[in-house]
Amino acid sequence: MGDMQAKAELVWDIRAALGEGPVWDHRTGRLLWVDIEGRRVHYYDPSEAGDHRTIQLEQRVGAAVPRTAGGLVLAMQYGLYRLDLETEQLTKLGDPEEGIEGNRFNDGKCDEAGRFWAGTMNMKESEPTGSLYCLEADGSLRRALEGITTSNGLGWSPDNRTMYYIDTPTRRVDAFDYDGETGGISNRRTVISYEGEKGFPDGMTVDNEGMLWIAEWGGWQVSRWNPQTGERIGRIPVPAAQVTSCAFGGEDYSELYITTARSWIPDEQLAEQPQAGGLFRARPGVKGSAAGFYGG
Ligand SMILES: O=C(O)[C@H](O)[C@@H](O)[C@H](O)[C@H](O)CO
Ligand SMILES: [Zn+2]
Repeated sequence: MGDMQAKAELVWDIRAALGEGPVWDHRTGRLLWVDIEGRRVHYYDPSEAGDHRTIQLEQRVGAAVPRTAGGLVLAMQYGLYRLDLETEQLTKLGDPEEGIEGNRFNDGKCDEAGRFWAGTMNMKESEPTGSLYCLEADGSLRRALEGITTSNGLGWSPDNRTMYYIDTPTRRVDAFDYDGETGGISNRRTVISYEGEKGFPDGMTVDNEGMLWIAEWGGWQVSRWNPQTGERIGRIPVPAAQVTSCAFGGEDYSELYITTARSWIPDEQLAEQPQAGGLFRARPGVKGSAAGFYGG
């Protein structure tokens, strides 16, 4: 990173209620992301054509990931679904939390091997009734962690041997040893603490140098951290308080796309952040790499 501070510019003034889950789809050259409370899946087209697309759904959608075989997999309020992008038809894959009132799926991401990791949260964010699940490429689903309040950011080190994870109210980023063969996680430890920070850690991505980019809910920024030392080493200010997630995209993965939320901001405070809920983009001076797609 040079001395010049990267700036987040608004690329889509869409005023999402709760923008989240950006993932670069290199097959279409578009950014896939969701509006959880707006119950929408969005495709942002950065080309001159600006051929964006929005799919309206009937339930909250916490995360959307492309499938290698085409279409998407969605982690929604009432379970995991496949979405056919031509017909916009949903096919239910399962709901590990059938009968658990008040929970919904939140952030999710695929690993290199095509597993889809997605977690749940208590919509009041008051009880640790959530879990982190792993949907294997063969369609089997397992619970990997329980006792989670707000399952959020996920990421893997460039060597795929460490998985990073955020349960937002803990104000920590934890790491696990990651077994890429089996998807097994072990040896949980805390690598970053947000104690004393203004924002709460939300979504996250990992750059090619192994540093973490963390979106800060209530923090007006995305910040870059070294998970080896636990230190913050950079930041990109965002003109919206509730910064929810970020992902590298663009042809060479040199752009950082940033999602934000507009909900829960009192009207009189919206004047200070008229772009809240927008999709932003910055050039942080470091690159990321291709996201995993669901392999099943
Ligand atoms: O963006 C998300 O992942 C959640 O859905 C949000 O609700 C916030 O993270 C949460 O409110 C912060 O505590
Ligand atoms: Zn989130």
